[in-house]
Formats: sequence, structure tokens, C-alpha cells
Amino acid sequence: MSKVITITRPDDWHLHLRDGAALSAVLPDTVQRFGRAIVMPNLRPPVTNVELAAAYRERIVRVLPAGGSFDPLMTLYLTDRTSAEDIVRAKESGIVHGVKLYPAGATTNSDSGVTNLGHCVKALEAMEKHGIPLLVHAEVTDADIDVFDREKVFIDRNMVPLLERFQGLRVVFEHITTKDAADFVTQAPGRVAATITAHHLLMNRNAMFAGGMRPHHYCLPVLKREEHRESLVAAAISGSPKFFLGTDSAPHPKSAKEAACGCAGMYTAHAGIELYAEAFDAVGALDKLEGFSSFYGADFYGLPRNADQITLEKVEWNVPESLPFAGDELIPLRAGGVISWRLK
Ligand SMILES: NC(=O)N[C@@H](CC(=O)O)C(=O)O
Ligand SMILES: [Zn+2]
Ligand SMILES: [Zn+2]
Repeated sequence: MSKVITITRPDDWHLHLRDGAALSAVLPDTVQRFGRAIVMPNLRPPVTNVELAAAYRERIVRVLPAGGSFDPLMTLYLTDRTSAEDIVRAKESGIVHGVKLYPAGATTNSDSGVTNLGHCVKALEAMEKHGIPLLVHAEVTDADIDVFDREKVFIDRNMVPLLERFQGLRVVFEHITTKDAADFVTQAPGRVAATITAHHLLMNRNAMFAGGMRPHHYCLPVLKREEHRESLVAAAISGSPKFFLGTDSAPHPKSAKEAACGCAGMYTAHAGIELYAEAFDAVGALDKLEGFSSFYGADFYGLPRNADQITLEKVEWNVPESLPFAGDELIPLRAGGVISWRLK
């Protein structure tokens, strides 16, 4: 008999769905597994106001597989020009659940991001007042800071002063990758939470160089040392409601990944919950999977937990070498390899 677990349907609190044909290609993978997802706004051009968010939400809903009940939770892209009025209108819309801070130049499509948080005081005050969380890609961008240290340096230079200045602001430290971030969030007030990806739970930085350069294991924040991976696993299985699931599934065409200057991002939505089951099972903590995947994120965002369930079984399946992707190909995590849990 294979091991089987049934859990409340999970949600993905950090997801890139892209747009157009790419959106249509990847959306079914998420919808099969998750009830809702926080949809990242780093399109070109970025989703900077409620009209753009509503139109993007429409485009997502239009290509939803029939019969599903998936709810895309929209976000705004914070810029130096986001006003308090933009925030109030977002709140009133009921469709915007967070505002994303990308330090300018930190990651994919972040060139319209924030150059100086000092420009965002009015917007941040409005978010504090109206209870809209700030979702943070927490890396400094200074060229003189080692790429492996950018998250840690962001904590000291930006996160601490931000939380100090805006004492009521709710903050999600997105895709944490270091022991420093896990410890910081653990010790922070209850208004601070973090998402953790499956790939940062399963791999350390060796995975980028196993037998040669592995562009499909390159993402931001970049994979870190084993000691950091172990800290992330400890946080994820701790039972603390501050840590919850966010896949950061970030599809890029094969041609853009396998290039002289390859894009950052891993595609994991094809096994969006299965990979977490593997990571939790590996440390004998499957009993902690449901809280992390299905409860704590909803609780943090003030949304009801899902009412239905999914079942996972410990049966190996082969991941395709590639998936069709808007006239190109998409290389999923573990392409050509095996995943040890599957959705029933
Ligand atoms: N995680 C990534 O490596 N890439 C993301 C952007 C992001 O989440 O920083 C993307 O949009 O491709
Ligand atoms: Zn990011
Ligand atoms: Zn992301």
C-alpha cells in the first residue's frame, strides 16, 4: 500500500501566471491543485493600478478550465509614483489583496520597481491604514553586494527600518532563502509572515552546478548553501503560522533560460503541491503540510480556508522533458526525472 494523505485544498500565495498564450499554457497546472493564488503583477507593462488588475483578472478568468472554482487574488506593483488614492481604490475594489515591492532591478521585470522607499511613504501609510499587506522581494540590488548576501543585507538596510517606521504595516517576506530571513521572521511581530518555495526546500546551490551549468535551477533569490536550506525546512515544518506556501512558479521559455544571459525563475506549478509533499515527507513531517499549505496563508490574508480537499499518494511519476509553451517550450522542474508524490 502506498502512503496517502488528504488535506484541505491548498492555496499558492506567490505565483507568476504571465499573460496571453503563456497564461493559457500554465494556468491549468495551478487550478488542478490550488483553490486560490496570489498573482504577481510583474507583467510588461506592470500591473500598477486597479484598472490594470481588474483587466488582468478578467484575462485569467476567461481562460480558466471549465467547471473549476479557482480564485485569482490580484496584486499591484508598487512604483515610486503609487499614490494613497491608488491604494484606497485597490482596497475598495475587493480584488486586490497585496501590493508588491520590487526593488528596481532586483529580478524579472522589475525595472519599474521602487528606487527609494522614501518615495512610497504615502502609499505605505495608506496600506497600513487599510490593512493591505506589502509583499516584498527582499534583495538589495547594489552591484557591490555579493549576490548570495543580497537577502541578508536587505533585512538590515530595508526591512528593519520599514517595520520600524510603519508599525501597523502587514508584510510578507516573499520566497525566503536564508537562515537569516527565517530567524528574522520568527522573531518579528505577528504582522510579518513569509512564503517559502518548494525548490528552496528541496535544493541547495550545488543544484545549479551539478555536472555542469544548470540554468533551470537558476532563480531569484538564488539557491543558497545547505545550512540555509535546512533552516527553511525547519521553519516550514515548525507549525508556526508565519510560514506558508508560495511556489514562486515562474515560467520562462526554454530559449530564454538556455541562453548566454538566462532568465531567473523555475517552473514548478506542474507539481505545485507534490514537491512540498516530498520535502515534508523527507523529514517525516507530513502532518505539518496542511497547516503550511492550506491554513496559515488564508489566515494571514484574512480569507476563509478552502472547504474542499485534495488527496496525495506516494507513487512515483515521470516528469515530461518539456511542456508546450506559447510556441516555445517550458522546462519544468525535474524534467525527465521522477517526483515521488502525485495528486490522486
Ligand atoms: N523568482 C524568479 O526567479 N523570477 C520571478 C520573479 C521573482 O519572483 O523575483 C519571475 O517573474 O520570473
Ligand atoms: Zn521575487
Ligand atoms: Zn516571484
